[in-house]
Amino acid sequence: MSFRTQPLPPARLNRCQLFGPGSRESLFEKMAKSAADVINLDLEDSVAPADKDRARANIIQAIGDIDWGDKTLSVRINGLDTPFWYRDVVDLLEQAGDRLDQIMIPKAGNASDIYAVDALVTAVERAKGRSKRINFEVIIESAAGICHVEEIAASSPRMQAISLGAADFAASMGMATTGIGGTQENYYMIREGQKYWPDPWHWAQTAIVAACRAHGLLPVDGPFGDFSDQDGFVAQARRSATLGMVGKWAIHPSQIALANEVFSPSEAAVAEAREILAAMEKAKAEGAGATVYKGRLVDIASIKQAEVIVRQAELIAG
Ligand SMILES: CC(=O)SCCNC(=O)CCNC(=O)[C@H](O)C(C)(C)COP(=O)(O)OP(=O)(O)OC[C@H]1O[C@@H](n2cnc3c(N)ncnc32)[C@H](O)[C@@H]1OP(=O)(O)O
Ligand SMILES: O=CC(=O)O
Ligand SMILES: [Mg+2]
Repeated sequence: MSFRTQPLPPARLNRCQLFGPGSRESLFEKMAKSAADVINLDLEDSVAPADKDRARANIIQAIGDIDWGDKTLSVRINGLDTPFWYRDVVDLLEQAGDRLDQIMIPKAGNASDIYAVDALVTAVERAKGRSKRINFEVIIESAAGICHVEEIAASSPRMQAISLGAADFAASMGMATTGIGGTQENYYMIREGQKYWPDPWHWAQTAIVAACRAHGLLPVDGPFGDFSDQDGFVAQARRSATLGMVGKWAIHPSQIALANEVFSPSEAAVAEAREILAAMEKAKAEGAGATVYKGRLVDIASIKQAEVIVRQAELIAG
């Protein structure tokens, strides 16, 4: 273990991030009333180029007008390879109210991309006297982004979260699929005549989890496009949770409850985690570093594993 202790991520819920196009303002109230922990109002790929100005104005208005409750409120700006992004940042920071919590930066390729947005955000915050610091979340969704994920995670004190964007990631990597997340029909192994479908997103997810954990950020799984496939969504979300991700996007309201369920530890899991902590307290009192719980080894590392689950349960309980 390095002498530097691993930083904890922001202590807030991020089980589900609900997206909605900035050009469909009729969705905003429904988004605010939803059970999602994070709202992502989109200026990027769900908004046609001709609608960018209108979507920006809608979002600025809605940030002030709508009661967003205790949700984390985020706006996805356009990518740095477009002519739109600087206007997104300037108008949002000059005109939107203090309720805005985060800016989501898509298609980040390296730390300099985040530096550029940070410089602009910092200048506008100072010029307008905005006292609440805007945080950043970033989407890794390109070959460059995954190659530089660690430097991106470390790029700014504003950084709070990183998501995997499966659609753009697949395109950038030249993957032979038009599916957004989930099992890919042609990505299979064969053993004794039986097909088995491994997870093509696994390595990118683990790279994001490692970068986030090393720098105290929240790792998040991105979109699952086929919102009619609830079992597929749940399977993808469960794999992500098992790998250490804290939540998943919803691109349709039908996915919100599924994400909340997967990324909330069950009562049984919390009870077991508490029992492990109690067993280790007893072991410690007896001078032991390891003991047996339900026929299996638990030791000092088990305390940290159990604490992950208990911490999440406590966040949910408020
Ligand atoms: C690859 C990426 O970048 S993903 C991120 C960017 N993409 C997005 O933001 C897309 C977000 N999702 C959407 O735009 C829409 O959900 C669509 C286009 C997929 C489907 O829209 P619809 O055809 O209207 O969906 P549908 O008819 O099933 O909607 C059912 C209800 O949910 C509402 N609804 C649909 N989408 C949303 C949403 N994102 N948030 C809140 N409510 C929603 C509808 O208004 C409708 O409400 P009603 O029952 O009161 O009439
Ligand atoms: O922006 C998200 C993606 O999957 O692409
Ligand atoms: Mg994308």
